[in-house]
Amino acid sequence: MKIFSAEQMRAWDAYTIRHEPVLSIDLMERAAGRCADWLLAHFGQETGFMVFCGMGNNGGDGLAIARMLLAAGRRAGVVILESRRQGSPDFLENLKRLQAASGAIFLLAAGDAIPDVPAGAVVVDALFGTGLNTPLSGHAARLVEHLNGLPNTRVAIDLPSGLFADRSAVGNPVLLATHTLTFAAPKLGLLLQENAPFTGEVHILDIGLSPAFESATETRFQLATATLVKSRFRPRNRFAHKGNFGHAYLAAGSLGKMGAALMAATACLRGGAGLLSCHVPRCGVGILQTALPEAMALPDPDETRLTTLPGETSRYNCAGIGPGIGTSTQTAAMLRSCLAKFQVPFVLDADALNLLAKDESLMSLLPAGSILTPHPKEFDRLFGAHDSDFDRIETALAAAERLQSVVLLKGHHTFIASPTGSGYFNTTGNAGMAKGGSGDVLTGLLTALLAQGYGAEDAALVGVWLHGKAGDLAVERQSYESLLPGDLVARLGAAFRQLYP
Ligand SMILES: NC(=O)C1=CN([C@@H]2O[C@H](COP(=O)(O)OP(=O)(O)OC[C@H]3O[C@@H](n4cnc5c(N)ncnc54)[C@H](OP(=O)(O)O)[C@@H]3O)[C@@H](O)[C@H]2O)[C@@H](O)CC1
Ligand SMILES: [K+]
Repeated sequence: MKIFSAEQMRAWDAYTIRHEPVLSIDLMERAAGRCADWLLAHFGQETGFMVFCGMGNNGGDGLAIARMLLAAGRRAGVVILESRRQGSPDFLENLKRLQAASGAIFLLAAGDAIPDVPAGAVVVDALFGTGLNTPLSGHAARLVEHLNGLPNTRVAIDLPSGLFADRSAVGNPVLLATHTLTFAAPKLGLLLQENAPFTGEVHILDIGLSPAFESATETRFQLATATLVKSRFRPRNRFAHKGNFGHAYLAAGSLGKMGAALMAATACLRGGAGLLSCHVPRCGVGILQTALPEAMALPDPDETRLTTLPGETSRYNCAGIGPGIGTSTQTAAMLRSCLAKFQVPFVLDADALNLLAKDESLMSLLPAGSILTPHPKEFDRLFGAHDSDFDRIETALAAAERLQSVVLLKGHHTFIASPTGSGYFNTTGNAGMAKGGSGDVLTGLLTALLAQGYGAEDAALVGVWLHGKAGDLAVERQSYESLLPGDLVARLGAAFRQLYP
């Protein structure tokens, strides 16, 4: 699913009006109708609503929604935040229609006291949408901050007011929505980690905008939906043998961190690698061979950490390095010889990324077609400090192109920067997965997909989706609190099945 900018949304809106054809006011009626239906379906008969409207088209939506809620027999009050200018034409038309339907309207000018919101009423935020051009200030900012302080549920129309579709709003006043009902397509601002506190649950409402425009319009960013991921998934040939699924090399673990190695190794085998050789320090050999007899062990000469590359490197067709390896100088040297000797795609995670951050010259050794999987802190260590996630995704795309590799920025919606210049946001996963070990499982899974011959972009899309889906399936039997990375591995099979044709 494509992610549209505010400008593309305006063009899509205008194209639909011209070509359907439909009057702009009727398109607004359709959009408001979808929101009203959603609100009526989600909140019981006893729930009242307070709709806060600006004077642009977002406010026009709000007025139409209020009229529809009243027509459905619900209690709905309307507060209009006065602006310097006259309202937009569709706002003014909806104002007339609401007045004709005897809706109660309160005009809020600068300096006025904000009307009380009844306990239990749902706040509908139709103040500003994609037309916001500067950070909120003055009485608009005060209103948003006041609404944020109330215990009421808040539903934002199109965007939480104060949020920009395409640039950062860090530090600005923004409405904290419980739900966001956004029109037709996701907006970039709704997907970035920094905005997760503001968007609440995001729901994309189909308002019947032109499908022709949608398919003809190029976008830089896409959502990695199940449909997209299925198109990249490669079902197995029934007559295949283990040699068809690659031989993965996994360097993981150190004294006290053998759990990370085990989680990655198990995920690698559950992810479908034909063979797995796991390079571990001596102290980890017994642990690995006992807990995961399916994996072969490559014991390092050192007891507690990885120091020396195994002699034979030609038998592996991909390498995963990082989980639990630490950042000692011996391990850094081992990583350097790995990068220099293995001519295969790599998955680098955790301490391997920290080692890369400490020594920039390692980055130039990275073979094309590899995958880096930093979380935001590791990302900033690698690529420098960033003020916002909008900046991070630009850096990720530039780095992906420079390295001809995938840069995967972990987060609420993990971002996959492809060397082709495309950016994808993952759609699976949940807060229960925020636990040590989750990343090790992803490393193992991505390594498995590279072993099976997936290119880096497809491996990242399929791997990140499966990882999140396994988490979503696991949480049905657990809770967000109790979920363990091992539960993700246990549900990987069920997640794979969802991709079967
Ligand atoms: N796309 C679609 O298909 C459809 C889109 N629809 C809806 O249209 C919405 C976009 O509407 P929009 O373009 O009228 O902009 P909107 O968000 O209402 O804001 C503009 C108003 O805010 C004001 N304003 C701006 N910044 C400000 C600030 N910092 N502080 C204070 N004021 C500020 C600005 O004033 P001005 O800058 O002109 O003085 C103007 O009055 C979109 O989000 C969706 O809800 C649906 O109806 C149908 C289908
Ligand atoms: K809004």
